[in-house]
Amino acid sequence: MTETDLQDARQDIIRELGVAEEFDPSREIERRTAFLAERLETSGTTALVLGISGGVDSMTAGRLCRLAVDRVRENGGTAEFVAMRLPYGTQRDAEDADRAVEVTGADRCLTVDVQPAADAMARSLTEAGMDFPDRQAKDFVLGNIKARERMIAQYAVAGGEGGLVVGTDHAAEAITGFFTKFGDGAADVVPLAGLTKRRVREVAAALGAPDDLVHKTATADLESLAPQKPDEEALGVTYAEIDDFLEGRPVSEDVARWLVRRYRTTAHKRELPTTPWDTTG
Ligand SMILES: Nc1ncnc2c1ncn2[C@@H]1O[C@H](COP(=O)(O)OP(=O)(O)OC[C@H]2O[C@@H]([n+]3cccc(C(=O)O)c3)[C@H](O)[C@@H]2O)[C@@H](O)[C@H]1O
Ligand SMILES: Nc1ncnc2c1ncn2[C@@H]1O[C@H](COP(=O)(O)OP(=O)(O)OP(=O)(O)O)[C@@H](O)[C@H]1O
Ligand SMILES: [Mg+2]
Repeated sequence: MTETDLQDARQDIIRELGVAEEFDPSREIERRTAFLAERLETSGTTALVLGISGGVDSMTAGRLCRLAVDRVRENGGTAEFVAMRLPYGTQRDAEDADRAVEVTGADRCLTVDVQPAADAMARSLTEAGMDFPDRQAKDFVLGNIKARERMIAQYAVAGGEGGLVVGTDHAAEAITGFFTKFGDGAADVVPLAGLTKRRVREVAAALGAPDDLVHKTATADLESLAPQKPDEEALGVTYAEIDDFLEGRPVSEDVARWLVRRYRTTAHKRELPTTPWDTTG
């Protein structure tokens, strides 16, 4: 890839992921609250369902859910914000998750332990003869099962209550495909779309979230063999580098090339399943 191709690819990614040049937290809060309220009012649904992990993304999305539900009610409509705590057994940062639920101001919080279902699936796979190369590989796959069990729990509540599942994907995760396909990647509305990680944190701060949760180290926390592993360690790049790339700031050529490659290899995670009518370009 020539230097010009790299620059063109970067501009395409910024546009495709909807990363704005200008950023004003108050404007983003208003725009994203209006989006959620509008989706509730026009879809005939009456609840927003969101998993709260104790991380900054779900806390921020949760505050926006609260504001949107309040707006629908002010407009004379019916709506509720249902938070879900979805630990796998005992969650190490359970206290943060409880605080995050408080911060969001959810109307209700349902706690569902995903461990029994996730472990039962892993056991059934082994009994069926599914062979993993080593315990690390098995643990990684179990991590994605955990994320998909969370998806099942949230869709069960949305289905039972006539609600929409809220996803927390944003540009700094979308670019690397750092989410479980049809796990946390599955949602009906994605209010943080287009934001970089530092912008998510700025929105959280503007929404009045406590400092330690605003700046908490991001973790998918899916691997039992490496609990609370920071995303940056798993990815090998920092969120500051990803954000700089997306916001058009100076970034090393190595990082830029890696991100463009990664964006391309994970395209399938941001698209609908391919059909016989799709061309491969
Ligand atoms: N080219 C292609 N075209 C169409 N489909 C393709 C494909 N390549 C793989 N696939 C499919 O995609 C699957 C792989 O995707 P997937 O199952 O998602 O698995 P994968 O991308 O390998 O793993 C998910 C990654 O996201 C991270 N994650 C997950 C959840 C939350 C967070 C977080 O930040 O909190 C991070 C997690 O730590 C892990 O590194 C393959 O098994 C295959 O079914
Ligand atoms: N233990 C959990 N309980 C409830 N929901 C969870 C849990 N773990 C993950 N989720 C859901 O999956 C989403 C994706 O996880 P992710 O780690 O990207 O976001 P986060 O934890 O909110 O923030 P951060 O990326 O900073 O850790 C979360 O925002 C949340 O909605
Ligand atoms: Mg997290």
